[in-house]
Amino acid sequence: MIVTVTPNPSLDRTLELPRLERGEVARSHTTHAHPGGKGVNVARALARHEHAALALLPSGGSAGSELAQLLSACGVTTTTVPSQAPTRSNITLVESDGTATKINEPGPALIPAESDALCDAVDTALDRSPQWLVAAGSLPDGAPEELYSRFARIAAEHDVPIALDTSGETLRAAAQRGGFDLIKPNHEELQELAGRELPTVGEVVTAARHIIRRGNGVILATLGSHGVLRVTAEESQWAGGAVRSPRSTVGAGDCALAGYLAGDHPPRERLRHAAAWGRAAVELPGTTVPGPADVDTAAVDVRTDLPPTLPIKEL
Ligand SMILES: O=P(O)(O)OC[C@@]1(O)O[C@H](CO)[C@@H](O)[C@@H]1O
Repeated sequence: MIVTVTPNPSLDRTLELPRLERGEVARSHTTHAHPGGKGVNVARALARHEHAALALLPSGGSAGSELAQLLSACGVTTTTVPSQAPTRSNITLVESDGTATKINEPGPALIPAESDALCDAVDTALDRSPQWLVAAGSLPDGAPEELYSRFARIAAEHDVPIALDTSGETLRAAAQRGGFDLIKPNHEELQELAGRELPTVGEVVTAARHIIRRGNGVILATLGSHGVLRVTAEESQWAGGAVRSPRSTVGAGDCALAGYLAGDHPPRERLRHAAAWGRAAVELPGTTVPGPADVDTAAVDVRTDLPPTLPIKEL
């Protein structure tokens, strides 16, 4: 089993429309509602592959109830921590050429008692000795800045490895404190952390090793349409494959992380699964997560011999 914790979940609403004109009325022809938030998506992708997943999240108001119902319909076991304020809804507008505009609400503030209840829920869930704890997404207002490091300490006490996927200052602070067995930044997040552009493979690897030296394990850098790079202190490997018809990139990184963590494969095969699950997610609408029939591991190339000077955009 894999446990995920998402302090700022969302009800993800996707509206498909022909074209978006700023300042004009746009009419959507298709809409989707999915349970969202990065850890929630990891749990959904695992459940679609019949991998046991337990999702921990705060939930408030009617959006929170709808989110919990949708999650249980996906086969995800859920533990919710009641929150006073209603769960957020995040909107994605997808134009017919595939351009997606995403609008994320900040999310309801977590009061200290709710953050503590989430930590207690993590502690209880880890008594079940899962294979991983995945801590993912932004932190809502009011959540302590070091919440992810608290989760890392609880995971260490239970001897459960922890994977982190977050962004901005939350990522910087957590990465600097160390204690994460895996961190999954995307290219932009890694550049923001490094404080400069990282246009080549060598520069991405160097930035990833900088994070590792702070006391973290593997860096799984998702590079959008340019594949996934796995970096440890000693080695780096890349996997990727062309996407036939992109529909929505929302949640593709979460699916890549789920693909990496699922199953009991050697690192090279984990990486292949990460790239295959991420690529499959991009070919599905909204935050739909791929199932086994969508994932084509044979279409993914894995390489260990990438020249450091190779530009990421050529991958
Ligand atoms: O605002 P955050 O927490 O950074 O990201 C939330 C979110 O954009 O991430 C998922 C895709 O990765 C979506 O399901 C969700 O709406």
